Amino acid sequence: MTRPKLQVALDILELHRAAQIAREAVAGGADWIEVGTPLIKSEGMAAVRELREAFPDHEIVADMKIADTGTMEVEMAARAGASIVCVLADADDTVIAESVRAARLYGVRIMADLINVADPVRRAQELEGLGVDIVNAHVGIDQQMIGKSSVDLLRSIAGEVSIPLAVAGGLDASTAAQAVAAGADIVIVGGWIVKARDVEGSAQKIRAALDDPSLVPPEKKSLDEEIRALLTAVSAPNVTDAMHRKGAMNGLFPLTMGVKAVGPAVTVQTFGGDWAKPVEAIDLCRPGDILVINNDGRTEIAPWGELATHSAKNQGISGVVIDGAVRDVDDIRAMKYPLFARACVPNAGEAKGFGEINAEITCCGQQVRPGDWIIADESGAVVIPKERAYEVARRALEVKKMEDRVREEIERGSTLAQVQELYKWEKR
Ligand SMILES: O=C(CO)[C@H](O)[C@H](O)COP(=O)(O)O
Repeated sequence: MTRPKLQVALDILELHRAAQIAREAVAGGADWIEVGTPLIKSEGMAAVRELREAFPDHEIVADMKIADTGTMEVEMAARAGASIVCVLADADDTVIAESVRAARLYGVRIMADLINVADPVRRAQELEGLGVDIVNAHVGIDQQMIGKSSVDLLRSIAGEVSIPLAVAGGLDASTAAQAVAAGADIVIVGGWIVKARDVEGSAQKIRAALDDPSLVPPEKKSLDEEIRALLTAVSAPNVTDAMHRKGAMNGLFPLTMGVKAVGPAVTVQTFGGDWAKPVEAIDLCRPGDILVINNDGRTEIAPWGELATHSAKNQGISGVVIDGAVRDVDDIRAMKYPLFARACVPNAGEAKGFGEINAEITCCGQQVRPGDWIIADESGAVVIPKERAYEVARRALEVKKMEDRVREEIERGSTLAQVQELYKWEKR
């Protein structure tokens, strides 16, 4: 078997960052350099030209995602220096045939991207018949966020065509290894390399996984475990960024610094500091849950204190969020327990038992249903609707990775405005 190629996808907007990121990826073992669709949309063929100049001996892949005017677009990319040009597999056969003809004339290859194709096996075989050189089992970035797997797509077409197979879509070292085991000849990695703080190191990890897939054990986690692992790796600000700035609870402060809570919500509505329902709810929580309490918006009477915190901690509850007041602050701080509230007062209410457990509540301006995911850290708490928890957690990780790389570039001497080309991208 020939050594699988590693194609790094430069899915960024700023051309001034592209060559440096590519250099680091190549130093880490990337063979092919993809001028990603966002970069092409942002900078056009100038991006292809610049990368060809910087890398005269590498395959330069122009991810044009051609849907029409095959000849014109293939010519444009080939003249700019691309050696492989990407078309959408879903494009009409006339577009594919024209792209292939133009590619032959310019001595470049055509890679067809199976994104969104209804019958990938049949289409891959048709593409091979039309003269396409490589088919790419690609699950798009937005589709990845809802859990679609490019490796599953690859498995479905492996052995069905005899042209080389590429795979793309959210791959990391573990899934890249699975892709090689499933028959990938070209493994395309974008975010996991180009958004990494250490681009070279990340590329090296992928390269090692491609060279010996057996070294990387496949990860087996339940959906909830995956959501928890993803949210544990990111911050509350990353999550609200991933939700288009939505989901943040207003007015909370963390009782203890340096702690963080992640978990599905158990909700409690109580009234006037009545602490019976909040305390009873502790017994219903599973380890890892977060108790979210609405004290009817009242901050002059506390439904929660130190003994309840002890009980919650023993139960393995990840944290407590209170739209209202808390007391025994010194003791809770000494426990280093993740508790978030709107006020501290010394007085509790009575345990009369008014209220409800696991009803939909409002907490600090946000609707919270039982099972919605909460992430709370020193910046505050964010609620994530349960149906979107995996997607939002995945998107939050993308936000974090992007920030990690931007931080690295700032540390190397750039400014935030420069890295992100803020003046250029101001809204007109
Ligand atoms: O073509 C693409 C998006 O349309 C990407 O280049 C491809 O999905 C690889 O990037 P990532 O590893 O971040 O998914």
